[in-house]
Amino acid sequence: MPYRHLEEYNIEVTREVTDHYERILREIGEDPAREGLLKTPERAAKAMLFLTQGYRQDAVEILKGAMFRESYSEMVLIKDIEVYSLCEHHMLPFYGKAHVAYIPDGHIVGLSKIPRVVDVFARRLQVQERLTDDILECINTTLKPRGVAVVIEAAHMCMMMRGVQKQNSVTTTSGFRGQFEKSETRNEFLKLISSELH
Ligand SMILES: Nc1nc2c(ncn2[C@@H]2O[C@H](COP(=O)(O)OP(=O)(O)OP(=O)(O)O)[C@@H](O)[C@H]2O)c(=O)[nH]1
Repeated sequence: MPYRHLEEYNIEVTREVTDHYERILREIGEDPAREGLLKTPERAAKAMLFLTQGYRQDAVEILKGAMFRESYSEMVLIKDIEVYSLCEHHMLPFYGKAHVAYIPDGHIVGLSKIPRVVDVFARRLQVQERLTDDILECINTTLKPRGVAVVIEAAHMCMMMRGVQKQNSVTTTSGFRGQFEKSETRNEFLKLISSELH
């Protein structure tokens, strides 16, 4: 399926997903025929298909469509990219920020494409570690930069509203390739993402 921008994505709500949500409502003790719930199975199906639309999008295609030959060879950093994903264990949200940097090697990429790549992988059932790696590997193998770095900081609703019920813990994951494996470059990146400079 060709890539479409998130806001243009036309979600086809399948009867099957809607019927499953209707059964869940019944199983939890609700009455799906109650006025306030009449449209809920369809809304829930639509929301779930929106939140998992990444399965039907191609991050490599997004990057390839906007790569430009350019001699700039310093770090390019896009920081504070909002991330909303669903943990694959409980299908509850985890959310936070991604910071992505790369050092070009002959090609740069359209800036907006980096957050779009983050969204393609975030809009799936994920663990934070794999989300970090998916973004890292996609940029590394498609753009073939001199280096790429990804840091994600996120709070997990499955640890907040249920289970261990910890409200203030933030999980940080990171991945580094190429020049970012050298401590000098990595430290410059870490300093930039922790600075208040915008
Ligand atoms: N590593 C990792 N773990 C996650 C992520 N999202 C959720 N989890 C964890 O997945 C684990 C699933 O563990 P289980 O013991 O099978 O599930 P559970 O009984 O619901 O666990 P509790 O949440 O401790 O009640 C939990 O420890 C969650 O905190 C993630 O992105 N990365």
